[in-house]
Amino acid sequence: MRTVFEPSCATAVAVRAQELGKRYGNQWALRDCTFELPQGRVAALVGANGAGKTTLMSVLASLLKADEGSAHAVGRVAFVSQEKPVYRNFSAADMLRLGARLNIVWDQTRAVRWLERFEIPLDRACGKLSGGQHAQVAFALAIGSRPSVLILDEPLANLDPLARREVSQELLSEVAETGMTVLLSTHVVAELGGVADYLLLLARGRLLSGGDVDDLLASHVFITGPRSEVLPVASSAVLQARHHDNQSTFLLRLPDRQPRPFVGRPWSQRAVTLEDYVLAQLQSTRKGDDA
Ligand SMILES: Nc1ncnc2c1ncn2[C@@H]1O[C@H](COP(=O)(O)OP(=O)(O)OP(=O)(O)O)[C@@H](O)[C@H]1O
Repeated sequence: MRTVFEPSCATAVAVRAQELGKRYGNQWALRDCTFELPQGRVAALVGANGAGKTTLMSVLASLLKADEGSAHAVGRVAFVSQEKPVYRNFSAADMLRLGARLNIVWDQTRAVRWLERFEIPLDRACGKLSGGQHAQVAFALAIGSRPSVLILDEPLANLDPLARREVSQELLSEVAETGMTVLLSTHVVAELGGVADYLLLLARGRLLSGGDVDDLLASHVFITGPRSEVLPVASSAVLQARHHDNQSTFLLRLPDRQPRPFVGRPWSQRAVTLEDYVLAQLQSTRKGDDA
């Protein structure tokens, strides 16, 4: 666990990045990354392979030094990397004892509760646990350290579908009970609905989109109708246009605070899910669009 930054004043911002940049050699992995993550939120960090997610989280956790800009996280920060590091010869109970020794603040009850919740044997060497069980030990250690900001690099990888849902639910409970802020990277976008309430979307090292999930979804709409290159409504920004056989579907970004446009038959509209939104954004960068 590392403290990235001491709070300079009482604020509702848990993590602040200002024009953050990080390069490996002469290749920028992260560039011009500016955002504020409010306290008590579960933020999803998404992006294609190589987009810079691990780099961003490592900089926020002070494991990497930024080459440009600044990063501030309020209070204690815990980071669980993709590798979910634990000592192979230590049992889960040994790992918790280590956590108690290494952390200034330690909540043994909370750490044990996490392991019991996921039925992780306390006395078995971590090297003899499955990949998913091993990950749970790393999560328990992080939770036990009572972080203000918990950063998880692909926490759902290695977990079976039920465990993914349960880990997400447990994280939400921890957030509700402790007020901590969670930043998690994931490729399992379909399972973010109802979990993440804040989004940071990275593309090629740059922040493509970010903000409150409800606001993002409320400002987008799908419109479907007979195949057409022409929109049935005026002047909305098209994030995505798909044409199949006799049907066209447009994903529109609505102007700030504007209600959904009226579309008459045979056109219809439907709400956008977080997965729809993320996939459309990722696809737009793949095509080289700037939408
Ligand atoms: N140690 C390193 N040395 C050189 N280049 C690196 C290093 N680590 C990452 N990179 C490069 O930086 C870019 C961002 O990598 P990063 O691991 O942050 O992406 P990511 O979004 O976490 O990817 P993934 O989803 O595949 O885990 C990539 O182009 C990667 O090749």
